[in-house]
Amino acid sequence: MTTPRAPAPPPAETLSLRERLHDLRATLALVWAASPRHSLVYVATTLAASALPAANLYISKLLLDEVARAAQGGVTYRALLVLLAVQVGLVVLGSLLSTLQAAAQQLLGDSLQHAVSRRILTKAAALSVESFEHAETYDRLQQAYREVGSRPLGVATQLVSLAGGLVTLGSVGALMLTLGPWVLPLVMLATVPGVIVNNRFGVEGYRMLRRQTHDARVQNYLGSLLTSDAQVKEVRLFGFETELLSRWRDYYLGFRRQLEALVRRRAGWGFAASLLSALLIGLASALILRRAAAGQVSAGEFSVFVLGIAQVQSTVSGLLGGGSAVYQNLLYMRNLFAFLELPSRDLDAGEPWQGPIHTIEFRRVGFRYPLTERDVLRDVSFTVRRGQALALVGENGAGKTTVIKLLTLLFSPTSGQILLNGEDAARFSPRSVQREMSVIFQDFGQYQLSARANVALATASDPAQEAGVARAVTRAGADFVGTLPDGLDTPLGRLFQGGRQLSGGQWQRLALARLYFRDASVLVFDEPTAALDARAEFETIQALREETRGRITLLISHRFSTVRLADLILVLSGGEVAEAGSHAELMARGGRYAALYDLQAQGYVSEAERVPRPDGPTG
Ligand SMILES: Nc1ncnc2c1ncn2[C@@H]1O[C@H](COP(=O)(O)OP(=O)(O)OP(=O)(O)O)[C@@H](O)[C@H]1O
Repeated sequence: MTTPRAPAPPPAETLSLRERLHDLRATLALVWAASPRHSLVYVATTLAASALPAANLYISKLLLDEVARAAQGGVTYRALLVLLAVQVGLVVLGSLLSTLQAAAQQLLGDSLQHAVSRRILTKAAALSVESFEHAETYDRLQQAYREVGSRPLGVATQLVSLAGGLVTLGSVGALMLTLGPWVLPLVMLATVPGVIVNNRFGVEGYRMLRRQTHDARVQNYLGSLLTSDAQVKEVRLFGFETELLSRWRDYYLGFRRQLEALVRRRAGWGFAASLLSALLIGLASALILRRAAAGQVSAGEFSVFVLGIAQVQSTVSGLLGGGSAVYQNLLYMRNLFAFLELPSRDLDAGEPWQGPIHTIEFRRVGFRYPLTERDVLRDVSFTVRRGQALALVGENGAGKTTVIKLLTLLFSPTSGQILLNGEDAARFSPRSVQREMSVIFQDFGQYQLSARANVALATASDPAQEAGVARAVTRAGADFVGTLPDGLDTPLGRLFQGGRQLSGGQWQRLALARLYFRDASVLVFDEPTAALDARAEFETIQALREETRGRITLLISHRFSTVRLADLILVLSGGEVAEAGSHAELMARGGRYAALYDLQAQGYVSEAERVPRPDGPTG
């Protein structure tokens, strides 16, 4: 099993202030664009609700002082009721605002999640096939997806809360200042240690998760091997479960150890911070009690102190914590932006290719996969013309599929040139060239969608394509779709309810139908008959012969019975062309091809010899 290898993602925490501000602006723009209306409602309700604590405190103070005065007989019941009514009104207003705020936040969060997921998927769709060769792309994709849910909304709501916190602190602080100049600063100071501890461990938690990204992906992969229908047979038969589970658990235990160390340190520092904060509050209380003992503080004013402490503490820690939460969320947002900033490949860039392809020429083409050290193709040259079939043969890993990836412009050659109708393919937009090519890859797609979608893909819902789909299905010998409960509309695969699973050969026939469906001038078959039975292979080869007229056909096969039909056969060995010619030429030459052909033919002969003849003894 290969486990994905990835360079560590760049440490986002080293970004400059300017870059942070850029990310902050970009995040807010993301939120605003997701739903301007809900953003506005959220901001307005949060700011309005932030002024309520001070108003409440002030009314409570008035009430208490009035009650104290009532004891001396100077206040009417009616006057007290008016104050009570104002207080009740404030409570009602508070709950109305918080209801509106919560609703706006929920809807905004939903719109945002949709908008960000869409951007991630749009980006993934625009990445080159080459990007998917890098494990780093997957790391970024996973990090980006993980942040979709909460981070952008987190940044926006925390920023608005910060503004609200300033409103609350300003108004409550003004009330508390009437108790003397030192009370407010002491109470504010008491919140600082806790916030510092939270901050520091928040950033450490982020770094820990970031370090774990790659291993978490490996762990996910190991888990997916236990839960995927594609692997279950092999996993069971080779008794791989225990090993998979134990490796999966080892990763978990590693993460757990890191988490425990972090939690222990955080708890220790957190406790120390709360002791310090209790000391400072105690000092502020002692000071105000001294004034109370001297008869300089009214009952109402004392209530402002007692209730104000909690308010100021939660507001200041909200402000400091909110600042650091914005900072941390921005770190996570960088992961999202880093993914969105990966270079896209514009498949439409370049001149549009028009008309059929008549000739393909590889001129001394060399290729090396990204991030690897070895050329997998060297000096590969050949020409194939309309009406001809070219077969690529060679041992596993010789470079046959790589030739196809270059020909179909999924990758660009590292050296040399590919010429189409004599013109450099690099000049043309890949998408326009790809329209002239129809390919069935060895690892062709098995789409867990309807049979029709498996054939027509993007145009499956276009009724005008009906006849084309039916023709392609017949041509590929995939008529078994007629026996499925809903015909072409039957969902395939095991993943979803009502899906019908097909055999390997049936899937391959559908993939062939997909190839025929596109009316292309170049047909590429990478192992087109690997999963087909003998009759199906025969029929496919017949169809292939018909299809090749007026087109260029490229064929990769390990079956020489198929290969021998090609006009030109290219024998690849270690990324180089070892031999080239027609079947007859190569056989006459008596080289590598002839040897391989004889080897396979011998296999058939000896097998035939082992099969009991019909007129032989029947036992
Ligand atoms: N994405 C990739 N990144 C790095 N190396 C790759 C990648 N794909 C293939 N290779 C390497 O390139 C070489 C050629 O692979 P290719 O798939 O073209 O061989 P092939 O001739 O089609 O083999 P097979 O008959 O097994 O299908 C192999 O050594 C393989 O390890």
